[in-house]
Amino acid sequence: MATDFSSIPIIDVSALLAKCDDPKLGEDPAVLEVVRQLDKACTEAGFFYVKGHGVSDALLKEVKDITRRFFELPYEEKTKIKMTPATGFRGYQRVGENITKGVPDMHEAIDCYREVTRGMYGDLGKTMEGYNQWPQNPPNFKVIMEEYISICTELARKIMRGIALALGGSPDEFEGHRAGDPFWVMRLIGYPGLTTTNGTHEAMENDIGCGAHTDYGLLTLLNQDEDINALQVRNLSGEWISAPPVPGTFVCNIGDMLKIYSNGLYESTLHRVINSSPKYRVSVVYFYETNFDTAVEPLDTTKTRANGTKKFEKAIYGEHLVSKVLTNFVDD
Ligand SMILES: N=C(N)NCCCC[C@H](N)C(=O)O
Ligand SMILES: O=C(O)CCC(=O)C(=O)O
Ligand SMILES: [Fe+2]
Repeated sequence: MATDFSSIPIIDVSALLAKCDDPKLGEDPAVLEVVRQLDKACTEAGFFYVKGHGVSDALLKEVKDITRRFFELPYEEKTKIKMTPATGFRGYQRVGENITKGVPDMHEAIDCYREVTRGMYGDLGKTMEGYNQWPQNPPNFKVIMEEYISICTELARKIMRGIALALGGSPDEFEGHRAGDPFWVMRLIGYPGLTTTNGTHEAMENDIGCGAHTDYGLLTLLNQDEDINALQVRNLSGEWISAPPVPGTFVCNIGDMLKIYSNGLYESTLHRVINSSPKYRVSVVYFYETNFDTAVEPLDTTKTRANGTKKFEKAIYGEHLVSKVLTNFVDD
């Protein structure tokens, strides 16, 4: 449950990562300190910055750089990897093609999802069947992004072990049938800056880069441009709190499935993007999800913390994702 937070904490996760697969993880004082900070941040804001994550600054920068170079290409080039239902909604979407609560978002993006082969999840997976569409240009795009995805998957798995402890469970709570075979989503996003006419700033059709929404899965790792303040997070009173760039960190936030697992102790907090700078903004967003076909319901430990009441009904992650994907795009 969110509170009236006014800033977003920074958590150094290095102690957690160092001991992550140690069976005595939950007894180490330095790890428990990280766990305490995770629990506080997840309870109060649903958002936190992560440092001490071990991902090199060079890689964080490179994925944003090649994303920016792709978006600089002419439209005809970008649309060669156009997102369509036939590719399981993977690929390029132009500015205004993604909609949030019915309003076009002022961003362009490449959407990527873990591969789903034909018949893999029966009818549940049909919408998402397909392979990622990687551009030929810039060269090495696929190789770099696939390396980044595997590093993010590993990092998110480890942070989730800390969050499992924070929820009073065993570190393995999100392994196995819950998220031992995690689905993932990656969005490479570009937000045009305000254009200048006669020395005055002028918005495009609207100025919302991405409308207020929650993320769908477990944990999001956001790698945002270093010099533009555009991401905003909503607190309990409805104020929008800035999540400014903090170089070398990820912004992490909780998704809808973790809200359910935590029985509402943790919130999937509303957030939005407004790029009111004149500069083009890039973000590379990795979403760590549950197993595609898993049924998500509050963990027993969290029911106890909520006096035995279960606040959410079962949800199938894949159904939740598909319902979002099918309503996220304008028809053209
Ligand atoms: N996979 C994730 N979480 N994507 C977040 C995109 C949020 C905007 C989308 N149009 C929406 O309304 O959800
Ligand atoms: O670009 C950002 O800072 C956030 C994007 C976001 O919230 C999303 O894609 O879910
Ligand atoms: Fe988001």
